[in-house]
Amino acid sequence: MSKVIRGGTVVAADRSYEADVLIEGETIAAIGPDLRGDQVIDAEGALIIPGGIDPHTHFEMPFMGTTTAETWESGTYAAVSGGTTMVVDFVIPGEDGLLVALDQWEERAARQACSDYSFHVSITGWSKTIFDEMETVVGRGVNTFKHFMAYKGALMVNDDEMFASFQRCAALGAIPFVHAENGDLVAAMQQKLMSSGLSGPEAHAYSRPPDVEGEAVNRAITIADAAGVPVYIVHVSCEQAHEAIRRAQHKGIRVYGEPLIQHLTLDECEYANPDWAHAAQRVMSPPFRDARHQASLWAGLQSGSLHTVATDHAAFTMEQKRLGLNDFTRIPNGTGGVEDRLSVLWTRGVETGRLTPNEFVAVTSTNIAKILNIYPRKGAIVPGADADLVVWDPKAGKTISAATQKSIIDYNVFEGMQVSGLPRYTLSRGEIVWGDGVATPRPGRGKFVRREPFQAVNRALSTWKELTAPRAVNRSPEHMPIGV
Ligand SMILES: NC(=O)NCCC(=O)O
Ligand SMILES: [Zn+2]
Ligand SMILES: [Zn+2]
Repeated sequence: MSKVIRGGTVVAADRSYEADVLIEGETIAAIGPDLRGDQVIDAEGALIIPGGIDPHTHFEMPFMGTTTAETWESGTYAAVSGGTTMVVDFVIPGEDGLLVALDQWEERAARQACSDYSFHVSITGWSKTIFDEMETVVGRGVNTFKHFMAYKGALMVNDDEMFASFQRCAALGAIPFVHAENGDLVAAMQQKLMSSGLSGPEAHAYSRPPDVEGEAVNRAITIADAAGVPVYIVHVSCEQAHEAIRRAQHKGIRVYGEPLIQHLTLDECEYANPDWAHAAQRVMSPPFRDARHQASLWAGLQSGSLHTVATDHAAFTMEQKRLGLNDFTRIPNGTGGVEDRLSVLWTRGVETGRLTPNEFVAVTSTNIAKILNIYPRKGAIVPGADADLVVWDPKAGKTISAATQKSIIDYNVFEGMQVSGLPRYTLSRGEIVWGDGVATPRPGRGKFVRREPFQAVNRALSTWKELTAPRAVNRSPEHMPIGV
């Protein structure tokens, strides 16, 4: 049965135009005026945009002595209700290595996911086994590896481990992702704050100031450049980090930057809230910053030095947050956002004139698809692409509330925010999974999206690095000192 989305304005990353969209099966069949289909989906007064892709989620992730409460089912259900049709989640290996962990993530996702999905695999140490397993991971359709420069004693890797892994990424045509904060400094400052009696969530922000992030971003970029590989910096939260990215880009270094919707719209005053629960719910790393840093992030999205807007959805319940009641270093780090990313970005970005609708599409979908090497199957409205589409109603609005959200946690960091711009319909590979305020996705319907290595930027950079590699000078004997 075919479907036609009728009467809307197609908004792509490069232009907007009035057209109907015809869907046959799981893909887009045609785009143009007056198309006919078996089922008509009304887009009158609305925009037709590519489904959102959230490149940064953590569903059912073991972390800081507990596990994120958001399941693959509840998380992807929340995602589609907010217009996101694909998530990319981080596999965190335990002692059994990368492949066992990837199997676990695949099993959970295949059983529960309502949206399509992919993975990044984390590198949390270095060994011959990891070196070998990385090739198998790439062969299984995962072309990104995550490195944590923070979380000392847990996930953190040091510089030589990162350099080894980045070189392996270069050889395999993969892209390293980096959580950039100086983990040694953070650990030392946490202890100093605790021993001076600062044990509440406000101390979390003091323990991770912007320079600690900026230094690590600069270091990660330096290591990536030496290894000859593009690098993607997750959750860029401050001017110092953005500045390091801009500076590198101006030197021709291939670096991508990802701000989060939380850092763009929520600020550090949240940690001063007299209610411990309110402040602890907002503990995430890096922490929220002030208006000056937020302005820098918005400017980066406008100018193109920052590329994507993600959520880092790592949702813990209030009961889990209470693990750090007397010690802020034990508050599980993470917040939610996968459900509200598009609406909040539309309201604070497009409605304010900071972003055009086309830039909105670029940073929530198209740019991500290009970086992950799945464009134009995802992130584009063209014939042959997956029919991951959102009928976006810019006039529809709501007040965000934990009481009505799909996420299973018991609070929402955007609580009380009035947003305009909501999905009227969300289609995932041609199936209506959200319509007229009702979500109907079947858990397990989501599919794994394979991502091939050696995207164009990897290839170009390898060519350049090969051309400019150090070379020995072959000297004839008459130019050598006598006796050599
Ligand atoms: N961001 C955060 O606080 N928690 C999730 C893990 C991570 O991405 O660092
Ligand atoms: Zn992180
Ligand atoms: Zn994360």
